[in-house]
Amino acid sequence: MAALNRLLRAGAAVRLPTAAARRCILSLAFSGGDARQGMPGRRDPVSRNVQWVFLGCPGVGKGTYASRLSQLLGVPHIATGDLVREELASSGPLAPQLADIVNQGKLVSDEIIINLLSKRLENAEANGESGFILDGFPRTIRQAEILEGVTDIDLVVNLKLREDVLLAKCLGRRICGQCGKNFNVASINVKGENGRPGIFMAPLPPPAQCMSKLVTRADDTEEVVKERLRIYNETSQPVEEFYRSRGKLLEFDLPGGIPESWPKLLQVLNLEDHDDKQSAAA
Ligand SMILES: Nc1ncnc2c1ncn2[C@@H]1O[C@H](COP(=O)(O)OP(=O)(O)O)[C@@H](O)[C@H]1O
Repeated sequence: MAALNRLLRAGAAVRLPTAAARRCILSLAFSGGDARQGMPGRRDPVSRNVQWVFLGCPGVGKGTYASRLSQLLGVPHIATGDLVREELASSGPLAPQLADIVNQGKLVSDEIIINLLSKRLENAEANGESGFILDGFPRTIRQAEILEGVTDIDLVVNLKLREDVLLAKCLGRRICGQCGKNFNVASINVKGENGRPGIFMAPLPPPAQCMSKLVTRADDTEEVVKERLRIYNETSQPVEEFYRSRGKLLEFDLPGGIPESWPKLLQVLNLEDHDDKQSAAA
């Protein structure tokens, strides 16, 4: 992963690596296997360390599903939004600048985000981790090009949900200030109309021990969420096309909350058997 880091940094600070450099880095960066072979999601994902990306609008549940899959597949879940929030909480030199950007719902610069990601990958390397599920990265075409230049992403899952539901989910999101887990107090029950399916999502209530420690993200206000959705549509949606045109994009319309969506997601990823085995072993 050290080579990947060096290249991520170089790509962010200077220019994209040359094709020859990319090939060299590809062989060095990850020992997880040759991701250029086969169709995305077609190989047995448990026989190697997956290198997946989760895309989707704010509030869609990228963190929830990416985190569950990372546990199932034994790879780190790396969420750039979490890295940004950790940097903010650490009150490091970047914190004031980041707070302004995040609280307005804007994107952090590619350079800063790649530096944060590189640091996280260094830790991963030190901990002997390999493979990953990236959540919230890449979010710009430039980030996608840099990532594509340094390693092979073998599957990009694009989670989709209607915009009124996304807003309600963001406004209902609560986080335990102590354990960091995400919950949701929104009860969503939207009737289908004009050919659009209805959608039901039960609240995800916190356990008693988290109840008094719940906090709301500063960027989960109606105004800021609307701005994040606007920026997603403008800047991040082209990233979907970037991966679609490379045959790596798996579109997944969430049919409802976790109880309905999780089994269907496992099914489209050909992972139901693995989940069964894990449950049996637990
Ligand atoms: N890849 C990225 N590029 C630029 N900014 C990012 C990136 N990932 C996270 N951020 C910043 O961190 C904030 C929170 O990210 P995240 O938790 O992923 O939020 P969201 O719910 O909007 O998907 C974003 O609004 C943005 O300011």
